[in-house]
Amino acid sequence: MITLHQIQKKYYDSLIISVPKLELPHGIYWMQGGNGAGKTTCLKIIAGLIPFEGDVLVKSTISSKRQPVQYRQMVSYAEAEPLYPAFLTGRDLLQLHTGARGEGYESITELSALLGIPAFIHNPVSSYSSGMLKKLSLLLAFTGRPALILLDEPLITLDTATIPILYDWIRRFHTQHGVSFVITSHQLITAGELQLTATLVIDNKELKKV
Ligand SMILES: Nc1ncnc2c1ncn2[C@@H]1O[C@H](COP(=O)(O)OP(=O)(O)OP(=O)(O)O)[C@@H](O)[C@H]1O
Repeated sequence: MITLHQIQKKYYDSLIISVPKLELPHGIYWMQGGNGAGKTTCLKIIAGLIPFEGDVLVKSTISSKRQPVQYRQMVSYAEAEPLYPAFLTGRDLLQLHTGARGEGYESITELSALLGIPAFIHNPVSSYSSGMLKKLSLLLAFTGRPALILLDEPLITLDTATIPILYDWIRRFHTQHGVSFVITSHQLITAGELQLTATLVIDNKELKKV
C-alpha cells in the first residue's frame, strides 16, 4: 500500500501538483496526463527525489520524510530520459546499484542478457544510444528488493522486441514478489499487456485514481 498524504509541489510559487489523500493498494497503475501535466513531478515526489510538502508512506508505515533511507530502499525509479556521468560504464553503474541495494529478487544477469546489455556493458555510457541507456536504466530499477517501482515513460526508445520482455518482468515482479508499479506512458497500455489495477489521472493539478 502506498499512501500519499497532503502533498503539494510548487515551482516558483506556482502550484504544479496537489494530492490531498490517495491510497494505492498493491497493484500496477498507469499514470496519464498531457505534456506538462505533472507526471514526472509526481514520480519524483514518490521517489523522494525532490522537496515537497506532505508525505508518502510505503507499506503503510515507512515514511519518505521520517525514514528516508529505509524508504529509498523500498522505492526504485527509472527516469524518462536517464542521464549518467559520461565516463562511467554500465558495469560501474550496475555494481554501484547491486552493491548498495543487493541484486534482488531475480537474477539481474538474466534480465541483462535478455536486454542484450552484455554487448555494451563495459563501454562508457557516453557511447550509448538512447535505447541502450533506457535498457540500462530499466535494469537498474529492477535491482534490490523494492516494494514499488516507478517507471517514467519506459517504452520510449525501446525497440519492439524489448517491450514484451519488459512487460514480462513487470508481471513477474508483481505476481511473484509483490512489487507495485506506477508507470507513465503516452503509449496505450492494453489489458493484454498488463493487468492494470487502476488508472491515475492528473485533473486540474490534482492526482486522482479512476
Ligand atoms: N525544475 C523545474 N523548475 C520549474 N518548473 C518545472 C521544473 N520541472 C518541471 N516543471 C514544471 O512542472 C510542470 C510539470 O512538469 P512535468 O515534467 O512533471 O510534466 P509531465 O506530465 O511529466 O510532462 P511530459 O508528458 O511532457 O513529460 C510543467 O509546467 C513544468 O514546466
